[in-house]
Amino acid sequence: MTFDYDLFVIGAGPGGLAAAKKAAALGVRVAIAEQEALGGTCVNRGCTPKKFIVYAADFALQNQSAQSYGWSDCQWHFDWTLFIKSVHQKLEGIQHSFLQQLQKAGIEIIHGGATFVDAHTLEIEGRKVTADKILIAVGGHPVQPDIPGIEYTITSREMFHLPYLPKRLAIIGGGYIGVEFSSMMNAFGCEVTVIDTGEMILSGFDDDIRAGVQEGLSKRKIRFISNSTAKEIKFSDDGLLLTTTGDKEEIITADTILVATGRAPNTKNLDLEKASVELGEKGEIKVDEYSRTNQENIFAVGDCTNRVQLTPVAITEATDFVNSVFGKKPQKPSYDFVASAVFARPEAASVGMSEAKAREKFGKSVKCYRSKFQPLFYQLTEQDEQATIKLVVEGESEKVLGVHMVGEHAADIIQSLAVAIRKGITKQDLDDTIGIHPTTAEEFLTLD
Ligand SMILES: Cc1cc2nc3c(=O)[nH]c(=O)nc-3n(C[C@H](O)[C@H](O)[C@H](O)COP(=O)(O)OP(=O)(O)OC[C@H]3O[C@@H](n4cnc5c(N)ncnc54)[C@H](O)[C@@H]3O)c2cc1C
Ligand SMILES: NC(=O)c1ccc[n+]([C@@H]2O[C@H](COP(=O)([O-])OP(=O)(O)OC[C@H]3O[C@@H](n4cnc5c(N)ncnc54)[C@H](O)[C@@H]3O)[C@@H](O)[C@H]2O)c1
Repeated sequence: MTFDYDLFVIGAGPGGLAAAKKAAALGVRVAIAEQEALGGTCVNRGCTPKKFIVYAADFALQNQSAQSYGWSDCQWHFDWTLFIKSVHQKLEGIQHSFLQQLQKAGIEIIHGGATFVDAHTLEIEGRKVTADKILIAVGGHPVQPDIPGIEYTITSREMFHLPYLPKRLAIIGGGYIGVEFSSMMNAFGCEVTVIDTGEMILSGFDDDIRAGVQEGLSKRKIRFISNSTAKEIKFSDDGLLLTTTGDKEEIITADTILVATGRAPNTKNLDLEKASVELGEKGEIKVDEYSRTNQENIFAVGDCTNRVQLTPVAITEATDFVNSVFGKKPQKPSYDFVASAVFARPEAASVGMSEAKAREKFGKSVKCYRSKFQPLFYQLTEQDEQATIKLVVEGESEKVLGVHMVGEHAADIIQSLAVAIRKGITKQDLDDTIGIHPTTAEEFLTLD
C-alpha cells in the first residue's frame, strides 16, 4: 500500500517538532499538523514566556539589594502591559523561525486539529491524509477541580495574557507552576496566597529542597496554606471570595485565582478509538519503552504519554523514536537522571534520588551531606537569603545518588553536575575536584 507520507506527526510542540525535523533529516517524507501555534505549550504558554517573566521579576528583587551595593534610591516603574506585549512579539518571532526551519526541511505543515479515521488515516479540517507511521505528540492541558465557582478562575495559559497585574493573587496548587508564579507575582508586588493539599509545596522533590523554597518564599511574605484545598469560589464587589477547606477553613479575597493542580493529556478529541489505540487511567496514551502504542505503526511521545512532563524529556523521547524507527538504531530514554528546576526565587533544582526515595531503595546504607549558608551576594545586604545544598550518597564507596540545591543559579549548577552523576561519580570525586572561588557551586566540593 502507498501512503501520502512516511510519517505524520500530530502536534508541533517540542516533541512533535524534534521528531519531524530529525526524521526529515534522514530523508523521511514528513507532514505535521498543529491546531494552534508552532512550538506548543513550552514556547507559547510555558517555559519560554515563563522564563521571560522570571527575568522581569528579577529586576524588582535586584532593586531591593541595589542600595546595599552603593546605588542610590532606584526609582523604577514596571509596565506589565508593555512588557507582556514584547514577550508575545518575541514568541511570534520564534514561531516564524520554526515555520522557516520546517519549510527548509521539506516538512509539510497542515494547520488544524487532526483526528483518526483509521490506523493509517487522519482527517484535518475535512482533508484526509494517509501515513505509514503516525506519531502522536499532542501534549496536555491544565486540570481544574470540580468546585462551585471554578469558572471565575484562570490557568497558567491565561496568566500569559493578564491585562494587568492583580493586587491579590490566590493560587490553588503548590507544584512547579503554582510556586513559580507565586514567586514572580510576589516580586511584582502582588499579595500571594498558595493553597496546597500537601503538607509542603513541591511534592516529589527532596524534603530539604521543599522546605528551603517554602522558607525562602515565606520570608518574602508569600502565604502558604497547607493540607487544604478550595471548596468554593464566589464573586463579590470586593473581589473573588475563595473558601478553603482542610487544615484551614477561611475565606481569602483575591482579584485573580490561578488553578495549578496538574495537567492531563490532550487525548479526548483525537477519535483514538477509530484506530483502537489504548489509553491509560488518566487518559494518557499507553506506550512501551520505545514509545510504541498497542498499534504497531502508531507511536506517542511527550506530555500526552504522562511519563515526565518536561520539554527535554519530550525531545529525547522524540529523537529516540526516530532513531529506533527510521535510523534502525533502537534507542530508549533513561529516566533515572532527569534534572529539573523550579524557577522560583529562591530557585531549586535536583537530579537523581531524593533522600526519601534513596532510603526506600537502599535503607541504612544511605548517607546525606548538607549545608545551609548565606551566599556572598546577600552578605552585603539586609536580606536573610539562604542557600541549601545536599548530596545523597550510598554504600562504602559513597556513590552519589542525588544532588539537590536551593539558591541562585541552582538550575545551571545542577545541570552540570547531572553529567557527572549519570557517570556514577562518588563523593570522593567531588572532594578531589578543585573549585572555582568564590562561587556557590564550589560548596558541593567541600561538604563534610
Ligand atoms: C506554565 C508552564 C511552564 C513550564 N515550564 C517548563 C520549564 O521551565 N521547563 C520544562 O522542561 N518544562 C516546562 N513545562 C512543561 C513543558 O511545557 C511540556 O513538558 C512540553 O511542552 C511538552 O511537549 P509536548 O511536545 O509533549 O507537548 P506540547 O508542548 O503541549 O505540544 C503539543 C502540541 O499539540 C497540539 N495539538 C494538540 N492536539 C492536536 C490535534 N488534535 N491536532 C493538531 N495539533 C494538536 C497543541 O496545540 C500543541 O501545540 C511548563 C509547562 C507549563 C504549562
Ligand atoms: N520548571 C519546570 O520544569 C516546570 C514548570 C512548570 C510546569 N512544569 C511541568 O508541568 C507539570 C504541571 O505543573 P503543575 O504545577 O500544574 O502540577 P504539579 O503536579 O507540579 O503540582 C500540582 C500541585 O497541586 C496540588 N494539588 C492537586 N490538587 C489540588 C487541589 N484540589 N487543591 C490544592 N492543591 C492541589 C498538588 O499537591 C501539587 O503540589 C509539572 O508536573 C511539570 O512536569 C515544569
